Amino acid sequence: MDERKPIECWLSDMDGVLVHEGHPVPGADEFIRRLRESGKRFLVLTNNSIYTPRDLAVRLRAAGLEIPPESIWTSALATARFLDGQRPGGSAYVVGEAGLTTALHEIGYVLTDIAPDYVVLGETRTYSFTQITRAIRLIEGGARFIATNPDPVGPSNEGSLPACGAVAAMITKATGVEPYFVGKPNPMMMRSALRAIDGHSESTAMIGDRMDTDIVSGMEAGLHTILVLSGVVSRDQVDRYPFRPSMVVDSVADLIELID
Ligand SMILES: O=C(CO)COP(=O)(O)O
Ligand SMILES: [Mg+2]
Repeated sequence: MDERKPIECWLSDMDGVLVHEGHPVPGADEFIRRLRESGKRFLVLTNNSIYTPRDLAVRLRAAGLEIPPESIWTSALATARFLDGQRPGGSAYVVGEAGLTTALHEIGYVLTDIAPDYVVLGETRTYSFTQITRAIRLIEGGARFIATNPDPVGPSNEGSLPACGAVAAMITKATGVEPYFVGKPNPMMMRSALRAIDGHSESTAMIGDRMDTDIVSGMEAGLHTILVLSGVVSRDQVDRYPFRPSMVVDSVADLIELID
């Protein structure tokens, strides 16, 4: 860790850092327990837009991680906040799960396939050809294309899972229209996270498993950045990137003694 101020606030990615599709990363439970005992402010900052924070908190508790819903910020919430600012009371055709549809309903959006202002693509594990076809036709008809996150794959114990970025690429190939991604590494996601924990860049750490979302967005926000090798990036891949994290560790278990 470089010699800047000690870490007062922690931002942690979820998939690949704390869990793999609901299975806990070894040591993640102890890390979260010590973080909560320390009283330091922290936030789980996930590009996973499948679940609401409340549902995610229950899933994380089942994996042995006690994280309250108010300590979880998802790309679905960031997308809803963005659209609420851009076009209050708008309408969207959504390809995604409850995490995204709930967030959009909560800002008063109408979810429809009749001349929506936006097509919003999120994470799901049940992509439907019919829904993707409808999305393509609505974008061809003029609907604006928004996607919650650019991740091409997500980690799981069985291997890679196609993610929002991969499906967005298919829709882009079919329509020639690129989506606007709201999740990491969009600076809006990091800014809203720092605001939520009243964090300052020189004393906040961002822990992640992806160089192209977690680490780059933390680095560009001036944070300490810690890459864990328990997710999608392996040690020999790190040097291929034109930027480096502040630290590289095997997993979040190696960070426990840094908390206090
Ligand atoms: O869900 C994701 C891609 O499928 C990524 O989630 P994280 O941002 O928590 O790693
Ligand atoms: Mg991750």
